[in-house]
Amino acid sequence: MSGPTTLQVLRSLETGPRGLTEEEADARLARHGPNVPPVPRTVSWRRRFVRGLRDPFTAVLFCLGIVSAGTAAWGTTCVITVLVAVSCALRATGEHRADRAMAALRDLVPTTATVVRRPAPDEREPSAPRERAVPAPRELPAEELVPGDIIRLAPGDVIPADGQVLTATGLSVDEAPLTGESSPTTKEPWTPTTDPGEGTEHLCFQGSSVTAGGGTAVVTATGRHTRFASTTHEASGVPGGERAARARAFDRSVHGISWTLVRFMLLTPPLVLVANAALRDRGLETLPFAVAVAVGLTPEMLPVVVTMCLARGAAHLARAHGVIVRRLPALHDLGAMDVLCVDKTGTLTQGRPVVDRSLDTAGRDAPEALDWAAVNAWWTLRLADPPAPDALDEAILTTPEHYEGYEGIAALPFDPVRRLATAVVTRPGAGLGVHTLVVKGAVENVLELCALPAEERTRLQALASHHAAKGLRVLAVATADRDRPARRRGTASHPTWSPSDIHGLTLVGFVTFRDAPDPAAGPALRALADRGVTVKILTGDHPGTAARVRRDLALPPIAPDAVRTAEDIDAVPPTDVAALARLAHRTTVFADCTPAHKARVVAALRAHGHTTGFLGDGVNDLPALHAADVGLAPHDAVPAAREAADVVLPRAGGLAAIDHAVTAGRSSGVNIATYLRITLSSNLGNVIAMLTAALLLPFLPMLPAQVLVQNLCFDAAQLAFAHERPAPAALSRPTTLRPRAFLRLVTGFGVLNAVADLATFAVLALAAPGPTGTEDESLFHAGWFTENLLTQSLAMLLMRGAAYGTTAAGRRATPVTRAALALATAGILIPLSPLGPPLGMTPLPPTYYALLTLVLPLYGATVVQLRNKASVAHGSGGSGRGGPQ
Ligand SMILES: Nc1ncnc2c1ncn2[C@@H]1O[C@H](COP(=O)(O)OP(=O)(O)OP(=O)(O)O)[C@@H](O)[C@H]1O
Ligand SMILES: [Mg+2]
Repeated sequence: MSGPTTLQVLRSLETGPRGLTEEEADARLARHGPNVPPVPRTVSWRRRFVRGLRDPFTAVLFCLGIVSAGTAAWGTTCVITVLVAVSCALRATGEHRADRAMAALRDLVPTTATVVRRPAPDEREPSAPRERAVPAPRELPAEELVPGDIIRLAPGDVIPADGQVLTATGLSVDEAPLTGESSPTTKEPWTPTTDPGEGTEHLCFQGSSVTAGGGTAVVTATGRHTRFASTTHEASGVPGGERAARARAFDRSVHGISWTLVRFMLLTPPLVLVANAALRDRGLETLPFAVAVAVGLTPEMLPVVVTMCLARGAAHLARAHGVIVRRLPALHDLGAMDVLCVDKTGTLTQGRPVVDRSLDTAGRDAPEALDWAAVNAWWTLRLADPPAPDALDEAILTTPEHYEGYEGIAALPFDPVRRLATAVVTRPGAGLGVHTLVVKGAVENVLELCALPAEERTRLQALASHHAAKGLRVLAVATADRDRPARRRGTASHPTWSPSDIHGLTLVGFVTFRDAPDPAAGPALRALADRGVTVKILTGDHPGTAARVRRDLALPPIAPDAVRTAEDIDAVPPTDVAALARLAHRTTVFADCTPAHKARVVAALRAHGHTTGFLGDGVNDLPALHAADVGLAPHDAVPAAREAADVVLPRAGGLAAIDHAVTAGRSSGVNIATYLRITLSSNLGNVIAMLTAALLLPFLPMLPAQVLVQNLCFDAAQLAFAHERPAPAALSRPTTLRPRAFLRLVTGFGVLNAVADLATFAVLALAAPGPTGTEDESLFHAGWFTENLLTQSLAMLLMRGAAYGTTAAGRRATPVTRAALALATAGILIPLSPLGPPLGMTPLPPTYYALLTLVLPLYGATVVQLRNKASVAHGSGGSGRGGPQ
């Protein structure tokens, strides 16, 4: 079956090879709308609100509400309904604000496209022929693209709309955001023999990125009609939603804890019912109480606190340091990051190479290698469509006399997987029909394609290593004369050359380049190491160059076997992730890496339990950026890398900004962890105390409505943790939240909290049998309510510990101190206020408060003791109190 010709395809889109006129493009823009995906910026409040119900805690609350309604416990039902509504509303507001902030941040990283259009015919000369309007490529905001536009694709570009490939030179595309497939796909131009229904190799899709080569395409769909928009819309309503759905460090910790809690909550009501039935002979009438106790366990505000902490951190980073966080959970992961992998050029070095020397195969200075390298660079650039500037090529092309007189036939542009670039030229003086292949690239890869005896190859490798060890980048240059190939592929008007033709070359020599280390990189990396982040280098360059750059940056010396090459990675079977993780653990530099090697190392480190970041600036870094917990890109990275990254560093002081970003991440992490620790242990303590009291007393220690109101007050106060600023000492280690260890710690604290609660109450009961005596339920309830809120506010202040410094005199009140004060006030005033009687409480006598002032300091002292013991037992020092290890 055969399809339409290219021209027919273009006609069907009412365009031509010379593109649309500006006039026509404007008309189409008005018709089709801007080329933006259906961003859920317009999610309605109602949808947001309902989405809040999908949160596990709110969902459980909701179910408990239904159970209460089913048993006609209307008081409990009302309070639960209020709770659900409040948490949904808070969540919707928090999300709305966070989304708005994130959208504003994303807009700071604009995407543009290179489009070929003809200017509108001159209005003063309407009779001027349309052909006079010469098509010209220009950069355009991607939003303004319309179907029918002709776009150019260069390495590092993010494809801005769906299209059909018209021309392609070695075009390969990373479609991971659409298909999840990490290895690049080759794209071929549309030909009349292409079956229209077959495959996708002549189609390109919005959201994918060009990893090598170039080409042109005609836009077939924009905006919400692209495949990317429809898949992500279905998946989650969020562009790139499939990335968010992948389990990253954030999901492993915060979500892990949430789900464990949900299980506990579901277990609680039946347990309470059974215990009360067995020991107290109570029946189903305890159900509302059992439900309230389960609700009491819930950290309902968890999603709100998490979103608020992260959104505030991200906003602060953007404002104060120009760091753009493009995905909120990435900020949490930055705080938890303990390994950062970086590539070399443009991150550790300035990325402005200059030619150092041109050497022959004996290592003597000789111009030929540079001359051939220049011929290669000139023609790969000239024949590329569109020309893609490359730092090494630009360094080579400073003196035109090197490459004049040659005629370019074909080019296979630089490909980061094969790590070489090939130009096919005719040489002045060569016989008719002789083509010369000119290859330059990474030493290992070029030598592999040269016909060489083994010992000669070893000698040449040693020669290259000698120069690399000086910190120079080394390119090998080789050539071969070939007969012009027959027109094997039928339709092409030029003879074609493919990678399989490149072999049996003759080595000409080497070109070396100097690329100065970035002076800011050394201090930045040392600072990261001091703060518990191990830095590893994953580079496509020579091992010697990478090792030397480390030394030039004055990074701590490493053992020789801490420098490995891609060969060592290949030696580990792909299925043995543990072995690769062990290797990666011991290794500081991996050299000679292809994009896939980088991604494998990152994935193995993650599988080994490290929260792993990757910082890279090129198309060859895309798979690793996708594989990492948090991908980082410098400001001047190629657009595709910026698009794949979760965090974009500022133009000035890029690497130093990582430190700020890590600090912001850890601050959020410490706040989230402290919130969770205090809430969970306090809630658990209360629940245990209440259950025990329920079994000891002839009546329930608290009415369901009282439990819920108390819970609501406590949760509201806890929101202050989103605004708190931890002490610098708490930020000196990664803030990893390990669910199991964390839950163990919380259980310990909870039990001790319960004991302290019961003991406090026992003292009160013994000292003043009146108000706490069992004869007056409403007095008892008021006493328990006030005592609970006062001890909770004390716990808030005391359990946050050293993570927030000491509350020395003269220190300004922090949000948490203010919130704790408000909570204590509520605890004292609610039973006295008009709210008291409807909630089943009566005012307490003054002696009760006098006793409280004696007992509360005792409670406080116990909490401090326990806290100090816990932080010693967990060996977590200053930081661990903020982020449990
Ligand atoms: N334009 C080019 N032409 C030929 N070979 C090149 C070109 N650019 C890079 N190379 C070779 O390919 C190797 C890998 O380069 P690439 O840019 O893919 O690696 P990288 O991992 O980004 O390296 P780095 O860590 O230095 O940034 C380089 O070391 C060099 O030998
Ligand atoms: Mg690079």
